[in-house]
Amino acid sequence: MSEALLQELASPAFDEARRRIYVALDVDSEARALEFVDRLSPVVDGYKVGLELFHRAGMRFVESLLKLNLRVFLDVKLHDIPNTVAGALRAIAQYPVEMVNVHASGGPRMLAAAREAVDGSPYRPLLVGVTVLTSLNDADLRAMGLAVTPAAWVRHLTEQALQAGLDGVVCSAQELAMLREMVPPSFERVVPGTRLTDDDAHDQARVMPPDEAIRHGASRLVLGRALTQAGDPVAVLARYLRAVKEGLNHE
Ligand SMILES: O=c1ccn([C@@H]2O[C@H](COP(=O)(O)O)[C@@H](O)[C@H]2O)c(=O)[nH]1
Repeated sequence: MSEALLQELASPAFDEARRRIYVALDVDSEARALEFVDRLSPVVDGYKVGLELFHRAGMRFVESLLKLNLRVFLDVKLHDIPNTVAGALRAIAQYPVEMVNVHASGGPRMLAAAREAVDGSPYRPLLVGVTVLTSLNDADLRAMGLAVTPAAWVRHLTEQALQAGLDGVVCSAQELAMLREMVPPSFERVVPGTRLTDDDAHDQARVMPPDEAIRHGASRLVLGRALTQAGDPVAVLARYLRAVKEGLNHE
């Protein structure tokens, strides 16, 4: 990895592009996650702790990222009855994580309870609702008994998230143009499943390149396996950051 490349990516020219990114630490051990953070943290300070790492290393690991002054998106996708979700969020919001999420399909009362729990906590992380998982396509929704397209379901769940006062949603880039008409500019639009054109989509169904996602209104992107499975993650990160920067020029 070249020192010049690191310096370029850490320069002010990339400040906004870096701020728009969370790196998903989907790895199978705390040691691997820390090793990865160590490699990328000269450039990126936003990390997503998802279900795999959270179930291995828990809040102790989240605390270790916070102690390094890193921004944490705790992607635990809470989906339960209102009382249980509220209790979990009160526990999470004892820590200064930047963002946490619930499933927007948990229903209006669950979303309202989530909002109230976060508002009454010492730290008030951004609370976002997962709409339709980016791995799902039309056929999946039909198989789940939902006679709607992913875009229509994203619209409906976003309306519920707005009504409950959530700070944003998680959606695919394919719904961003529609959301722009519906939500205020400050409403977070968090987008996983972006891929550069020659990258493997893995199990993601609704994908788009990062520059286009930013152009269509993504406020944050989540980058996972493109980096965690790369031989040279800094080189891949450079390609993604350049694409994000390009997208920002046409936002
Ligand atoms: O709809 C969703 C919600 C969350 N995710 C999470 O984002 C990353 C994406 O990882 P990639 O390896 O870049 O595909 C992963 O942690 C998911 O749990 C999502 O993909 N889609």
